[in-house]
Amino acid sequence: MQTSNDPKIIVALDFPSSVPALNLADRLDPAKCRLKVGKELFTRSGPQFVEGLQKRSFDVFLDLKFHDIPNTASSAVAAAADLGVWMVNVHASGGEKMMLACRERLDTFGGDKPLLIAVTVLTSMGAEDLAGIGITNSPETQVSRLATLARNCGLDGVVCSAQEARKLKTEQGIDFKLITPGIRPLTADKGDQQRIMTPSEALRAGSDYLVIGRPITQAADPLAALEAIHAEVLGL
Ligand SMILES: O=c1ccn([C@@H]2O[C@H](COP(=O)(O)O)[C@@H](O)[C@H]2O)c(=O)[nH]1
Repeated sequence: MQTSNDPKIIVALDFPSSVPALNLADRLDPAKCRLKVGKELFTRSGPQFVEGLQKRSFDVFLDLKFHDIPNTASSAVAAAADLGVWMVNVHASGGEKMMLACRERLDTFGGDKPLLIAVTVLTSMGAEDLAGIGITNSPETQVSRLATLARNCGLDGVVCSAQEARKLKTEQGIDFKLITPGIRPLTADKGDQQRIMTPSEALRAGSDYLVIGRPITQAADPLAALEAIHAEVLGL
């Protein structure tokens, strides 16, 4: 399930249908990047689309952010494991029982199972957004709290912003994986993201994998945009 050279960039295939998504995938090299399938594309194109990417030798991060009662969430991650994806995620705010159930269910798959990752605080959210849903912690504090809960439940890592990466590597240890969206090269639009960092800053801070969507997919030349990011991070 995991390629040996461990590409750090995960391209978010946020497209309205499989046609433009495959057009881009067919120009990408699975030795240089992984691919993320999220809610829009999965809802439109489903498991067959994921299988098509895997047949092209891509590792797939199935970013469906399951958040449900333990029985439902754990059955959903089992379905993701059956599909053969490289990584799957749940919301840490689904709580301890939900994450433990997901861990337990995935462990029945033995060695070749997806990485199980918990979403902490969405990178589009800042302190005011958290206050709006009744959370008075800063994003940084809330991310640490949910990351600790996820690690205690045996999860493999978290989705967080790169702004929290340095602190989390100290708190949770080097092996706890940090998957960071909200990556913006200096010239890229921030869009709806709030907690952002450049690719090189993110890797320096301790991100294990950079999730990058629009700065690549909406670029006039997506391949050139990806190459520029590779060049930036290779210069580290
Ligand atoms: O906290 C989160 C969790 C997931 N995402 C997803 O990552 C990509 C980011 O895309 P950009 O176009 O680079 O902003 C997108 O698919 C989100 O659903 C996130 O941004 N933040």
